[in-house]
Amino acid sequence: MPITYEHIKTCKQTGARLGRVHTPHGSFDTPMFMPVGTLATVKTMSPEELEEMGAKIILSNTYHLWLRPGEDIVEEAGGLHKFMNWDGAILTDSGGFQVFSLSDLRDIEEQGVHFRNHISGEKLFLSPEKAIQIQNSLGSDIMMAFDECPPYPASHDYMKASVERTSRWAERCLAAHKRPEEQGLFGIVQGGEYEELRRQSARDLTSLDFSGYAVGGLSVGEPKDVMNKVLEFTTPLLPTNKPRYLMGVGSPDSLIDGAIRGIDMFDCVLPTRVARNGTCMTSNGRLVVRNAKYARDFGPLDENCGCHVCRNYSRAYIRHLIKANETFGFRLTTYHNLYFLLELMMQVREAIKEDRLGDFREEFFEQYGFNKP
Ligand SMILES: CNc1nc2cc3c(=O)[nH]c(N)nc3c(CCO)c2[nH]1
Ligand SMILES: [Zn+2]
Repeated sequence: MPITYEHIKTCKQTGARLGRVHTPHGSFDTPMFMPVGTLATVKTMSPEELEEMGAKIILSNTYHLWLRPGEDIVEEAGGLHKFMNWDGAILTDSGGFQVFSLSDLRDIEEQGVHFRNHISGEKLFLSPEKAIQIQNSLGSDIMMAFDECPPYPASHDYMKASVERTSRWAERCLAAHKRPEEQGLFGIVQGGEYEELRRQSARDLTSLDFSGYAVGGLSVGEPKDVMNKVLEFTTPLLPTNKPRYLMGVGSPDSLIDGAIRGIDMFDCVLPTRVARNGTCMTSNGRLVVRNAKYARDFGPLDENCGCHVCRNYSRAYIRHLIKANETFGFRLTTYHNLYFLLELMMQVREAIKEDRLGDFREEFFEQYGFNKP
């Protein structure tokens, strides 16, 4: 089994669990956040910097790498780890979500999805078998099943038909997997906000031998209390001896609330995306460093942060770089935001160890300003 999960303990104050995931490219403690490296790079970061900040696993993308440079080139390079010089773990998403979020002319049918390449405009077709073949070529440690992430909101009828097709696609993914002893494959539970459809999806997928399970179909515009409700009735349906991954999440509050509801792995473009417009996550809340009020502020982005950015560069300097559209400014805000979330996950793990994640949530929300009306 290329991917195994070791449960260490469950927090006595919440449903959060401390664990460890073992992959062919290293192990990592959970709950854990995965920086997103869609095009085989976590934008503006070097692999050395990712390693230095404590990143253990990053996410990349079937759809994007198939279109550019092509999975054949990555395979010829010796796989994605070698191609991008990253020897930590890599999880690749399967492409379904990106087809729906990036391209037009989408036509979904039993065989797969017809769509237009968002770069060249040519018509393409992605199927469960093709999505698995691409990920086999990329050589990621964890592959994702090809699924449909329905839009929010979706009717019960649409969602039921979609869940049943995603379950049929999941079986086709397992059958198409060429190297199950080298690469793990996670199933993705769908069903929107409908409890009986989440149950149906989880029943279908946990009856198949996946290495881990993702909760999909969330962080697609639904209110946070809907996401939390869905997690409360979905994560208990997943096996306790395999990793649970909440896709596309997220913000600091959602990471904590997801961990409390039994999630082990998260990914989100938020920290890297907002960094590139000069928004930083700090222990005292969001800080938009491009604001004029920081022009003469020679303090660090976050006085409670130990990262090399906060130890060596001022808000005034970073503001100047961002305003001047200097790449180095984006590198500094990106490094700090990723470090902040990785550090937050470390604090969450410590709180689980000490059975006080509920207390930690209150303290963090108060200081970050999540409780402000
Ligand atoms: C930003 N929100 C988000 N929700 C997601 C939901 C899904 C989903 O349901 N399926 C798949 N395959 N990927 C998803 C992704 C991309 C990875 O972050 C999502 N991303
Ligand atoms: Zn910092």
